[in-house]
Amino acid sequence: MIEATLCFPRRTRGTESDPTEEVLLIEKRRGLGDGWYNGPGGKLEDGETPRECAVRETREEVGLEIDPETLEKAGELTFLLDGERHTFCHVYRTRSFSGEPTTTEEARPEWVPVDDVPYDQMWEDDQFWLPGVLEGETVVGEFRFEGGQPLDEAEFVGHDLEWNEHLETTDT
Ligand SMILES: CNc1ncnc2c1ncn2[C@@H]1O[C@H](COP(=O)(O)OP(=O)(O)OP(=O)(O)O)[C@@H](O)[C@H]1O
Repeated sequence: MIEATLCFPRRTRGTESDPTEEVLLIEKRRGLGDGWYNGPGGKLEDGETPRECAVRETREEVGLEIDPETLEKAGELTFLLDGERHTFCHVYRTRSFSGEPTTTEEARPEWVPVDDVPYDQMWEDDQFWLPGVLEGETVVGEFRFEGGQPLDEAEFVGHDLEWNEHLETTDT
């Protein structure tokens, strides 16, 4: 089973009387989910904690520097492919980062209003869990895909969600 992370940097733009909440998404330019929008993220390397992975992937994919301590755990997602655990994904959010998002070989970053997230250009499961995560909730979810590898060509067939369960925060 693959262990992976997703990280959603957040900021507030606009004026005090008319603020706009934004999230940094990436348009993935290669690999799994190529051409779709997602948060920065990727697979854990040997010896790495999920938190360290989220920081590294965000740096590698869009050039933003995040202090691991500021990452807030927002979700744990299990993706099943043909009944077997394919990927376990740790989801984080943060409002604390430095640098400007930059396009890399892997990803093109884009600040998007949270009310305008392009769910029709994302993994099909995202529409079920990401809105709640962007509203500050925590989610534990299981998502079932069928049809064999690769995962991004399989069919999304069902899901179960639990909101605001306690998530372990010590290391992950
Ligand atoms: C099934 N439904 C899904 N819904 C939302 N997000 C999903 C997902 N399935 C995988 N993800 C995320 O997609 C990224 C893969 O990225 P990543 O490991 O970089 O894959 P890729 O094949 O490009 O690998 P390398 O770049 O070679 O490491 C990684 O963040 C992972 O959490």
